[in-house]
Amino acid sequence: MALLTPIASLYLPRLYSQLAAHDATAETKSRICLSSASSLLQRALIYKIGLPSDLRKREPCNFNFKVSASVTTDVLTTEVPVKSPIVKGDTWSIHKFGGTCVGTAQRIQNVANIVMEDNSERKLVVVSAMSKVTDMMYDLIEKAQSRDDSYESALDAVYEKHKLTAVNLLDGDELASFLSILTRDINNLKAMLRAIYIAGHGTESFSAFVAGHGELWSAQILSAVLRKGGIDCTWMDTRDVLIVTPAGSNQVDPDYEDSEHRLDNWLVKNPSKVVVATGFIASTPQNIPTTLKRDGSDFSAAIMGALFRARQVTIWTDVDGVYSADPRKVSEAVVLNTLSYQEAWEMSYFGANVLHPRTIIPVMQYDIPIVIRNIFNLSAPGTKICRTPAIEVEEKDNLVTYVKGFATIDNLALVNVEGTGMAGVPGTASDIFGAVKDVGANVIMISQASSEHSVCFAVPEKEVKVVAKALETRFRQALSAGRLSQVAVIPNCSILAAVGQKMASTPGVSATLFNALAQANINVRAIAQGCSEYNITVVVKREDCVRALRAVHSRFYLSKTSIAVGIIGPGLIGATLLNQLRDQAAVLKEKSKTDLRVMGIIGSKKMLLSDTGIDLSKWEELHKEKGEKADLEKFVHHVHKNHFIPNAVLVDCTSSTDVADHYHDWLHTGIHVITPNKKANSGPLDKYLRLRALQRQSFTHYFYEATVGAGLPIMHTLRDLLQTGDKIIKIEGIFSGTLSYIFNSFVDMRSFSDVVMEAKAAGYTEPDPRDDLAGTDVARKVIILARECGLKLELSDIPVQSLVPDPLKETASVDDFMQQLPSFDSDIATKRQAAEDAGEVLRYVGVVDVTNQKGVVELRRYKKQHPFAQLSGSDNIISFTTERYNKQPLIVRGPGAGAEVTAGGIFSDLLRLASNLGAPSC
Ligand SMILES: NC(=O)C1=CN([C@@H]2O[C@H](COP(=O)(O)OP(=O)(O)OC[C@H]3O[C@@H](n4cnc5c(N)ncnc54)[C@H](OP(=O)(O)O)[C@@H]3O)[C@@H](O)[C@H]2O)C=CC1
Ligand SMILES: N[C@@H](CC=O)C(=O)O
Ligand code: NA
Repeated sequence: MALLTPIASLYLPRLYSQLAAHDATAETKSRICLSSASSLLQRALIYKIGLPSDLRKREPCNFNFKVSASVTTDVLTTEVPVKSPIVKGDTWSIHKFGGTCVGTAQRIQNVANIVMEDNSERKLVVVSAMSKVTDMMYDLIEKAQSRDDSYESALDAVYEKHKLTAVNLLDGDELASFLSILTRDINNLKAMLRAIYIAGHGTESFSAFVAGHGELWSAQILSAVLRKGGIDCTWMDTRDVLIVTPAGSNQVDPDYEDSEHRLDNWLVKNPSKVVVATGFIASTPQNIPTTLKRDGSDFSAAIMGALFRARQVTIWTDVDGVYSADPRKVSEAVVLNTLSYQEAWEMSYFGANVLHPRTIIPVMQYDIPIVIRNIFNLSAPGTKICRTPAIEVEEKDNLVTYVKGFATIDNLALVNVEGTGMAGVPGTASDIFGAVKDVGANVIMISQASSEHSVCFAVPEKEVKVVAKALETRFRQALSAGRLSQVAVIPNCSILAAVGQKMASTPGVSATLFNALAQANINVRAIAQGCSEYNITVVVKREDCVRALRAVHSRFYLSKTSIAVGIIGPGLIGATLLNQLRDQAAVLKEKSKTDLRVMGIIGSKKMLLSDTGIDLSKWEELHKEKGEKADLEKFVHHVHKNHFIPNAVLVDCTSSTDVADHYHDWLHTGIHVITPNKKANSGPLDKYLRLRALQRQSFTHYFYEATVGAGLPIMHTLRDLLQTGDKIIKIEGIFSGTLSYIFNSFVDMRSFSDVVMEAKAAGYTEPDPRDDLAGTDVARKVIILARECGLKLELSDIPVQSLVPDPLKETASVDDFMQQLPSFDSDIATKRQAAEDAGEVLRYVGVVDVTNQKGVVELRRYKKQHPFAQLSGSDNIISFTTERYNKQPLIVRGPGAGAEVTAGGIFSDLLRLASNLGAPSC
């Protein structure tokens, strides 16, 4: 029998029965041939010697072979009849209902309805004990063993619970019959527990016998309810059928051959089309009651599925199916439609709410699908676990097809054994893991660089101390001789595993995974990829684990590219941005799978925080009415850490230097920064250089398109020129929307102060319009562009011609300034008139002279035909003279100030960030 495969062995009992039915003898059996059996099956039969005597009896058990069997013996030359009243095969559908599904009378009725609605020809329903009953039963044994006589009242409670349930569901003979069985069982249990109480000890099989009563009662109640509903139904005590042998630590192995034989006999005697079977319990080959241990009822259902060659096994539970990640950690995790058997057991290993791997093995060998469904949400189709679902042709290029889900294990530590004396020394790994084994620690993953200088592995945190000690002892000599440099422990680690069909062998999957981790600024401590192709495992810091999970989950499109957005400064530009986000959010989600979620808004006095995202349709009133006292540190922490989105961006819409001073720290902690605020890039050169260096070396993004030309693509254009290798010679233009507007409108009889007022009202000016008139704003833009070109200039290096009249330079407030400005109208009017008289216009320009490494900001006169004289409104015009654009400069022109265009520029930076973080291009 050693050569029997599980598949072959499953066929044998049927053959024996057939032979028995025809009185075959041991000698004749050696001449058996099966006309269409597989070679495996034939081999199995040839090696089987003799007929077990108990099978020799004539029994009316003719079976329907999956392969049609023809037997030739001395006594039998005709085809074995294969008609049978009991059919096994795909007419059977198996359902399994756990304890919560049958927890109350109402739920048992609900289960009965579900069973009745399944229109399969034959059904086997595996049930657990009513919820909490198994615990109550084990508690009875505990109490009796410790001579606590309250076991009696606890047993009464068990009786009452089942009696009450039965009374609620049954009546007449069914009720009377169940109650008499229940009373008999309870009396037997009382006697048995009394014996345990006296002895102060109960054996394991005693415990199994007592504990299994919950299933016996729930199966009998449910089958009676089904009969009451007019269904032809019997119940099965699976201890009569299911035979298992102990297989080490808290596990059992089913004996398929014996179980199948017993099942066949059972079915002959119980020909009902619906059978309710007890989950969890079984017998040993010696017919002693036992249990299937952890997840026992799921296992029962899977074994039954295999024994019946069922069409499908449905496991009813209280979740919609298997999720792509733990929904408590990734709120946007999705229920997976399908999983292969291998994917399911990889996921379950990593603690996902999937079946235990051993539940999958029995059904896997017959390709029987398992469907996980939610009993409380019948509209959810659930997750089907089956043979590798075929990859749709059009989906082949989509990496999501290869990655199904992500799971994590916390509370781990890494152990790193390192030293030059390890390379090329056979037995080092064996010594290391021998030491680990000796202290009974469980190694969860292993990684060794091919240079052989270090071996690193993960163990549960609680075991790491003893592991490290054992290694230090084992390698004491190597450590003191310097052949090993260290046994290092890296505590507080977590494992993140990506699971999916053939992902490891598909180009691009691991790149995408690691890219997503890098984008979220997560450091990977160790990596392992099994050859199974189903799993890539990384070790990260525990505090990063949930963020890592969210980052990879969102990167693989299982959910949207989500970014937590914090808006600092809901003034003119910030408010306009918020309104644009409000209007565009749905389109972005739909079209580019991008979810820009505003988690906080902070002004100088108040802030509004949300854990799920602020309702932008009423952000203003919420900020005003529900806002708390502004606290920038708390705000930043909230946006970055305090929720379920992996990436965070702060959008600084202030003009504050204090706020800009934080950018370095924010980038350093992995927070992206987007801003129209010019202070950081035009502030002290050393700070600026530090900031840009950090930006370049980290995966954290810093975008500031709106700092020059508002929404016009100035920074973008300049960066493209530089990155493609062009050399900038000069950038010059009208960089101030305010001053452009002023000089475009300062015509005829209009006064200078009036047009300044208009520019302010139109939202073109800086919060303080003196920044525009003094040329500071333009000088900042010149500096920003100059530094982008590599010039190391300070703001003070730029000569600036100010338009603020000297006496007003020290004016305290913006209002005072605006009030006093009209008294100086005549000075500038005189300059304008002089230009006019020469057929020229006044234009306020900035120049970055890259060749000569300098910049200037001044009021110049241009001929009326000059392009700078053709502008209108708040137009900016910027001309790039480069090596490539030499004869004709590259010109960007358009409105360069104003709320909508500026907010639009910031918004486009946000989308650029999203696409850098993995959002698809549209
Ligand atoms: N207007 C335009 O066309 C363009 C503007 N920009 C830039 O956009 C930025 C915003 O301009 P704008 O909207 O007009 O300015 P506003 O004065 O209208 O708004 C500034 C906002 O910042 C808030 N704020 C100021 N200091 C702080 C602080 N320390 N912490 C938190 N919030 C603070 C203010 O809050 P509170 O009201 O509570 O004080 C206010 O909400 C500026 O940097 C400007 O240079 C760039 C390109 C074009
Ligand atoms: N005040 C600025 C706004 C943009 O930076 C301008 O007028 O250009
Ligand atoms: Na711009």
